[in-house]
Amino acid sequence: MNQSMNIRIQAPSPSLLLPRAKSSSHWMCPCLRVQLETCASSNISKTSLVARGSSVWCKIKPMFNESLTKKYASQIGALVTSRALEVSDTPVVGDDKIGVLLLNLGGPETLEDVQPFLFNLFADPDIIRLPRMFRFLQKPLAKFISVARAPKSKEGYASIGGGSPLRQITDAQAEELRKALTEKNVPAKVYVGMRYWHPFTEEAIEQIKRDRITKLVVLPLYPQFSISTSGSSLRLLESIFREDEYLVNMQHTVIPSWYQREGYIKAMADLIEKELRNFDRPEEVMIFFSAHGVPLAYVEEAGDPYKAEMEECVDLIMEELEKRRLNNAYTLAYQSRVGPVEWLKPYTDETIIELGQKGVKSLLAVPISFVSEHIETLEEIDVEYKELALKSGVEKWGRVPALGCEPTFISDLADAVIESLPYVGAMAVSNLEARQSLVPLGSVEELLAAYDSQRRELPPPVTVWEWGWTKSAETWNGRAAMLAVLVLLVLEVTTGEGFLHQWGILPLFR
Ligand SMILES: C=CC1=C(C)c2cc3[nH]c(cc4nc(cc5[nH]c(cc1n2)c(C)c5CCC(=O)O)C(CCC(=O)O)=C4C)c(C)c3C=C
Ligand SMILES: [Fe+2]
Repeated sequence: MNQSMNIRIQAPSPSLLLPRAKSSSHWMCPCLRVQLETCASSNISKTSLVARGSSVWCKIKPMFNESLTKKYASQIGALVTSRALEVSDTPVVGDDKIGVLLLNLGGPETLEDVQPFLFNLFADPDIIRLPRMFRFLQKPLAKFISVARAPKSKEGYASIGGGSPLRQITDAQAEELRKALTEKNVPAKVYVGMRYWHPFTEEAIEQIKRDRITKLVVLPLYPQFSISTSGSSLRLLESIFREDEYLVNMQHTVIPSWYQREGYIKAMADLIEKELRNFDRPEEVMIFFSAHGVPLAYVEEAGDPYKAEMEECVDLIMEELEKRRLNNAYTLAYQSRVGPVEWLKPYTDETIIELGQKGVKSLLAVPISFVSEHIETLEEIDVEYKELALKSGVEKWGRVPALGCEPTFISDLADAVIESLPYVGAMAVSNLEARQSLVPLGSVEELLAAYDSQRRELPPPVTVWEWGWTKSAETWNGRAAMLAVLVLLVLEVTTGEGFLHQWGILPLFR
């Protein structure tokens, strides 16, 4: 055991906290950055800086002088509170039963699964947030949208073999991660918990309880954090934890995102480097990072760090490629928007057209927000965007495969888990205590408090009708009318009869 010390530095203002700094693995306060980086050269581990609300936590090596930190902090008007903490250098195994819970989206395995899968997705308030007074309509609305969207989605899934490959790939990643952990002398059970399809998070949690796991590392399989993905899964987990005595007392930690990890960046750079070699003139290829989009309001109104993390991730990959003397031009765009609200820009389709018009002849698409092949790589990128690029004047098109079970990547995930283990032991034993305790990586609850704590109402990414859900429609009359239309629509969808069916207007979406 090593007597390390965690200190908490209170930033002068919460607004001074930015999403992750380039060199650290956690959020940090820009005003502290210079000072902490100075300290980091010898005393503070950069990878153990973490911000909560207006605080920055840092783990300090034993020889570090706490009063010096206080001095640095006072120079910039920050407050330091400190508390000693036992942090083990070696992973906690011993009598403990270690579990790793991989969180992912889930996908329909057959065409029959498509509509109920879409229902689960749209019933999630982190995907569609209705105004408070309409929350009771979440499920009928989800039913309506899922039924309306299902035929188009089914076509997509049919074209990639009749279902999503996500479960198979995630299971394989879990197994490889388990092996990698065993090879690194950390025997652990690895579980898969999907948000919208089997195996559901609830099923994974039941298994975790049956296996009497005592320490759990929660690892969302999304490199970058978004309220709509990792955030949604963590919120579900929080509600499950809160209601269960066993889980409340089980120590856990969360690795909220890991896009900046060296192993992940290197694995991505390896794949890009390899794929570039398939072009006749690799140096002329433009590297086209295509990330799954989110509605702009998530970033601008709810503080989703997704865009900032994505941009930083792309910078890090490009820096790694430059180190390998690959100085290709590159761009980042966002794909897969649903409905007419504004999503993160630039949009992938519009960017492809523009690049074609500008005379770009070779494009290498790099899916960046997800680590498995799925409908949006296999259908949207490989078929739709390729066709669009060729039509727009691009002559050579390539696509980097998703990471899947790449050994460098899996080994890095195993390292991330191992590095987080000492902090699981440092967690408090109940949610109440956890709130006051040191949480170097983050408990589910603390992480949810860091982002989107108010869970503000957001414009739904899908519209039910053209004129609805706008600010101007937020009048009692408008709401009443919208409600009436909605009831009609719900009746129409649930019974399969009504004016929209008679006029052949359904399905409505995309
Ligand atoms: C980082 C990745 C993802 C973000 C962010 C995300 C946000 C988001 N997605 C929708 C709506 C849909 N997503 C669908 C499928 C889907 N989404 C992701 C990833 C992210 N989504 C993946 C990997 C998949 C595919 C799963 C699979 O089956 O292989 C779908 C269903 C497919 C379709 O009908 O097109 C919808 C709908 C919203 C609204 C949203 C943010 C608010
Ligand atoms: Fe999605």
